[in-house]
Amino acid sequence: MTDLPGIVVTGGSGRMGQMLINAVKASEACKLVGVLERSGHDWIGQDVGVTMGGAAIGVTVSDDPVETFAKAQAVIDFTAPAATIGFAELAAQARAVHVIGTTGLTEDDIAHLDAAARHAVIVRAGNMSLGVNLLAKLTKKVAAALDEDFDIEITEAHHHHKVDAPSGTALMLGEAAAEGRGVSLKDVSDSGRDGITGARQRGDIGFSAIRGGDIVGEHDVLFAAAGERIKLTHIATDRAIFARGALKAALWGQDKKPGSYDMFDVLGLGD
Ligand SMILES: NC(=O)c1ccc[n+]([C@@H]2O[C@H](COP(=O)([O-])OP(=O)(O)OC[C@H]3O[C@@H](n4cnc5c(N)ncnc54)[C@H](O)[C@@H]3O)[C@@H](O)[C@H]2O)c1
Ligand SMILES: O=C(O)C1=N[C@H](C(=O)O)CCC1
Repeated sequence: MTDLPGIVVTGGSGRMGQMLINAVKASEACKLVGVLERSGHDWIGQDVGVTMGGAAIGVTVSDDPVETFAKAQAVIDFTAPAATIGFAELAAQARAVHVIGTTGLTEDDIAHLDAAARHAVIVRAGNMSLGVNLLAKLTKKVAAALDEDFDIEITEAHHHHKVDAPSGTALMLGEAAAEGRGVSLKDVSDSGRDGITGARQRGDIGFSAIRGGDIVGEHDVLFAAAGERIKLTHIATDRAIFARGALKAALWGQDKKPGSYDMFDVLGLGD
């Protein structure tokens, strides 16, 4: 029992943090050894079982990543970009696998993560669910089969608390479509249309975002041509799908060499 991999969950009070804590507690393959929250949060210093409305479980919520990561074989991190960048260096120092679900990362942020991955295993994906990772592979295949007569438009919908757009998932799907077409997403991405935008450029990959209510996450990839349309869709109805994927990644990463990995690696979804 005691030699099961120890997992630390960052952002423990968050929507995903609570999902992850429950997933780790329910797993027979690992144990919860720490929970982190930001300094000043009212959960700090309390037993996480109690803050989540149940009995004490002997894990105190901390705001000290150095001390908390020292106990971990893996850190599962669904927080915010600035927090994730700091955690990457500290998780590498602690030799812990860093599973990153945080979205809204800039190119510069990703360069920092790549630097940390020279010394540590980092698994990062804008969406950790099996369904979306499979959808990304399908998107790549369909995009490769069709030419630019088919306009590609990606639509995403999320709850009203979400702070970043396009979603990490939409960007993953955009990357997959661009890869299928043999182009760089940077060169063809068209997001945030508003006003007199001019006509759509042939070959562009468009993004639109909806924010409302408690939508967990919905993504469509539309291939629209004259006379016909194809739509690939994923609908998430339960955040447990993301937590399940993240936990799988944390365990998968235990015997891997330092490097940057994604959920295609974890799930064995090659080309
Ligand atoms: N990759 C995926 O599969 C996936 C799935 C769902 C959500 N997400 C992403 O995960 C992130 C979190 O989403 P959420 O809905 O849980 O958000 P949330 O706002 O409910 O939770 C974020 C938590 O992180 C905490 N936090 C922020 N800075 C911190 C710090 N420095 N130290 C410790 N804790 C800190 C906050 O206090 C909060 O509790 C977002 O970027 C979201 O897009 C990814
Ligand atoms: O709730 C969120 O925030 C989600 N974020 C990820 C994204 O940006 O794609 C995954 C879906 C839920």
